[in-house]
Amino acid sequence: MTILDGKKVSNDIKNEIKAEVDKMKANGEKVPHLAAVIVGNDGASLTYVGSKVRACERVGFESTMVRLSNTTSEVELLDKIDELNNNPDIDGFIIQLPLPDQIDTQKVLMAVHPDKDVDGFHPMNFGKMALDMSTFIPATPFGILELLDRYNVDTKGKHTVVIGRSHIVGRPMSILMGRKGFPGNSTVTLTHSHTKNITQITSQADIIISALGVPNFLKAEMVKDDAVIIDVGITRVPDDTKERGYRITGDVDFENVSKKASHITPVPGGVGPMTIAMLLKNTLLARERHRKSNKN
Ligand SMILES: Nc1nc(=O)c2c([nH]1)NC[C@@H]1CN(c3ccc(C(=O)N[C@@H](CCC(=O)O)C(=O)O)cc3)C=[N+]21
Repeated sequence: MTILDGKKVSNDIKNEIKAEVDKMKANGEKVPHLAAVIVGNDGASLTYVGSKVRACERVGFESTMVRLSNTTSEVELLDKIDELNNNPDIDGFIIQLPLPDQIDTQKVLMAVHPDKDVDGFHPMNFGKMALDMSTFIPATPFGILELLDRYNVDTKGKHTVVIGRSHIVGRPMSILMGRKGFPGNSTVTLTHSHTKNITQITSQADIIISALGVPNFLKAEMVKDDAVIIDVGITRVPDDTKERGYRITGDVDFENVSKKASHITPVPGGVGPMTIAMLLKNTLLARERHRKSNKN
């Protein structure tokens, strides 16, 4: 059994990115600049955005965190997005999700200029992804592809079962695994809350990608021998033995499923760190594209 070590691979990727940034600096070029907008005080969201800002520092990117109050109106957020779209110093930015109820998420994501949409959430970029055109691939799915690639996991002709159809993980993952090329060329089944007899489906899977957010959902009985297991779940569960009062748990019953799996991602230390590394990769790509188009 092989652990797909997202922590290690994400560090490798960050070192590769840092080497690129060092070259930019040596050439007197502008370094990539990522901005992250966070609306409200959700603890998990603040933690993630904090990790993104730290990751930027680590690779030598500029970063800007924009904090808006929980009562921010949709218009105020759209104004902020307009400002970021028009700021030539910002190469890419993200709007951390989820947003408060008074704000229409889809409308907001459509306001981000596609060239700065390093999350790959704009319909233009999502469409390009589905059509195999060059674009920003959403960071979590991109990270999973990169992990499969770096561990040489064979995906061609395999049956991939994706659990969960969210716009940021399950849906794009189902498209990417079925695309031509590597990692891809899988036969994909996308399962969700209306799927009947899910065990019958997961039991046939060569690769399972679970993005549900239900701790211990995927049990050993649902998995065939030598399956590849990718756990995207990150649920905080209260834990008094931990200094911060909680631990994070994936969708997979790791202890038992790992005994049957050929490859498996841990939580923490699997897909989560990869997400951050690929956001940096997308920001680097955005900078390179802007340099080519603006010559600055
Ligand atoms: N616009 C937007 N883009 C996102 O990419 C986005 C988002 N909104 N909203 C929330 C989800 C979630 N997400 C994670 C990123 C890193 C970890 C991560 O680093 N996890 C660590 C542990 C983190 C901890 O200890 O809490 C790990 O799994 O090892 C997890 C989850 C990005 N998301």
